[in-house]
Amino acid sequence: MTDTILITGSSRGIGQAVALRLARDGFDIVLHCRSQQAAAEHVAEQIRALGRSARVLCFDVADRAAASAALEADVEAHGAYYGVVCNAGVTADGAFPALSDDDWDRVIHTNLDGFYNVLKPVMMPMIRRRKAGRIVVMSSVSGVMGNRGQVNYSASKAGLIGAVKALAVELAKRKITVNCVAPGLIETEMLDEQIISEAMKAIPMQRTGTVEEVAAAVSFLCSVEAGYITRQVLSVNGGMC
Ligand SMILES: NC(=O)c1ccc[n+]([C@@H]2O[C@H](COP(=O)([O-])OP(=O)(O)OC[C@H]3O[C@@H](n4cnc5c(N)ncnc54)[C@H](O)[C@@H]3O)[C@@H](O)[C@H]2O)c1
Ligand SMILES: CC(C)C1=CC=C(C(=O)O)[C@@H](O)[C@H]1O
Repeated sequence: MTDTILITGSSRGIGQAVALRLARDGFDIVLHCRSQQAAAEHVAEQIRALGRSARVLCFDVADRAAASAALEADVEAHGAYYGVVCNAGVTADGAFPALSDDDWDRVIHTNLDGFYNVLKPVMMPMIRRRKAGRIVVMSSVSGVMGNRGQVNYSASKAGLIGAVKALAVELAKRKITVNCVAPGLIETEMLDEQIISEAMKAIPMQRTGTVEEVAAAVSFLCSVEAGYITRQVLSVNGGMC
């Protein structure tokens, strides 16, 4: 049976590129979206055209009950996952004094609680497979070095790095690796022209990254060859730090 990988937030952007790349690598794919089901189904069709199986789950990663209901039902019906890519995330940028309570809560609940809400229901089934497994979590250069205007986002992405390092230790004996990918400035719908032109000064390679370049890093960490790499943060940032 082909190994299956769940990718959260995979109807567009980095998550979509990761899903297509992992399908090309030979994995069956569980796509996930919050509400963009038509877009996710379109990605699923592209994956099926590659000869791999794909199905779509829809839930808000910040909603613990919805996440566990959807994931437990999927694992019950189709079996435990080989891998999970925790990719869904949001920004709500602003100078710290201008951040609203909602800006703080939404970013932490989505980015950091989302890690717990998604991984908790699927963890024991992954362990019970008694086979190698892979968890890759999308952090950010913002979580590695902190970024002006992103106190909430940097906190969430740095928190993910801590969570990944701790979970990696817990799962090491189970042959389940746990790593972060930390992209720099990647051209997606998250970014606008002003962010790009301001950030360019800090990017030694003087360009934004592509979603395919991030997907290549995830692909490597999900591969059999990466079986001795765990508890790491792999930066894809053009040399920003
Ligand atoms: N684009 C960048 O420059 C960049 C840099 C570093 C890290 N990242 C991270 O990469 C990941 C993907 O970002 P992207 O650039 O593709 O952005 P994007 O906005 O295109 O994609 C984010 C995805 O997450 C989903 N999502 C957001 N909140 C959700 C929720 N509550 N429940 C379910 N799904 C939800 C969205 O629907 C979307 O599919 C994010 O975690 C982001 O923080 C992006
Ligand atoms: C450093 C800055 C250009 C930046 C880093 C990371 C981002 C991300 O989405 O992870 C961007 O929002 C951007 O502000």
